[in-house]
Amino acid sequence: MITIVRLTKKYGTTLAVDDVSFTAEAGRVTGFLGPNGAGKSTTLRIMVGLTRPDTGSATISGRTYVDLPNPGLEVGVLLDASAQHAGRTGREILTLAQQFMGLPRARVEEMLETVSLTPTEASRRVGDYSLGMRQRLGIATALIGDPEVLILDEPANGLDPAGIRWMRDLLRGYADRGGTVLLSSHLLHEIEVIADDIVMIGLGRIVSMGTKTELLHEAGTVVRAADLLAL
Ligand SMILES: Nc1ncnc2c1ncn2[C@@H]1O[C@H](COP(=O)(O)OP(=O)(O)OP(=O)(O)O)[C@@H](O)[C@H]1O
Repeated sequence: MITIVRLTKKYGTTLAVDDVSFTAEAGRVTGFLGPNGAGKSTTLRIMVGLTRPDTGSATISGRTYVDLPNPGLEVGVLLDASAQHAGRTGREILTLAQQFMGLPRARVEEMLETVSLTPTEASRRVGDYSLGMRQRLGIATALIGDPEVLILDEPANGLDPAGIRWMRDLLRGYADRGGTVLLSSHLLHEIEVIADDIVMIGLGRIVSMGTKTELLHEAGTVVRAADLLAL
């Protein structure tokens, strides 16, 4: 479970995150939806200790990310698939994660299989990967420690339609087995098809949130909020 309480972050005069509170529950996919510049990435970066909030707190299963002794075993994170080391091969990147987390070596090949990267692809430098292949590798790195929580920023970016379906099934299965999934996107359709709960953000503020069913039944709340956010 992820708990965000009254989070605020200002950059100069820009209020990137403005008094944001919500939870992402275990066993559910929570969609974090908002247009470019809404404050999604800043909120996710605060959750994983990369950005310090001005006020408020973000905890994962009751603890802040920096207090987790072996974070990869508790939370899988994919923020920017293109930020992976371009000079290393996919297998090397996964092997580093496996060693860092103290996992069995077999996890590397298991993960490559899970994300359908072939042995030949796994031996190529990440700099030569397509964006879709980087996303698959990023998802493999996020999943390798078998964490209970997944935080993913626009993971469908660069995936082809078959890849998008694959990812939806993967995240659905993960949540159905009790995992917490927080999925950020600026695409209403992407979130609508997979999320159980939706948190909508615009200009740093929560615009609407609830279960997908509730929001859809509330006389088109999602549609109205989406109009408001120009999604
Ligand atoms: N390091 C930074 N320095 C200054 N301003 C920043 C910084 N990071 C984010 N911002 C600003 O904060 C606001 C929120 O940005 P953020 O990246 O969190 O939005 P987002 O919803 O993730 O957008 P996108 O969908 O484009 O990734 C924007 O106005 C952005 O310009």
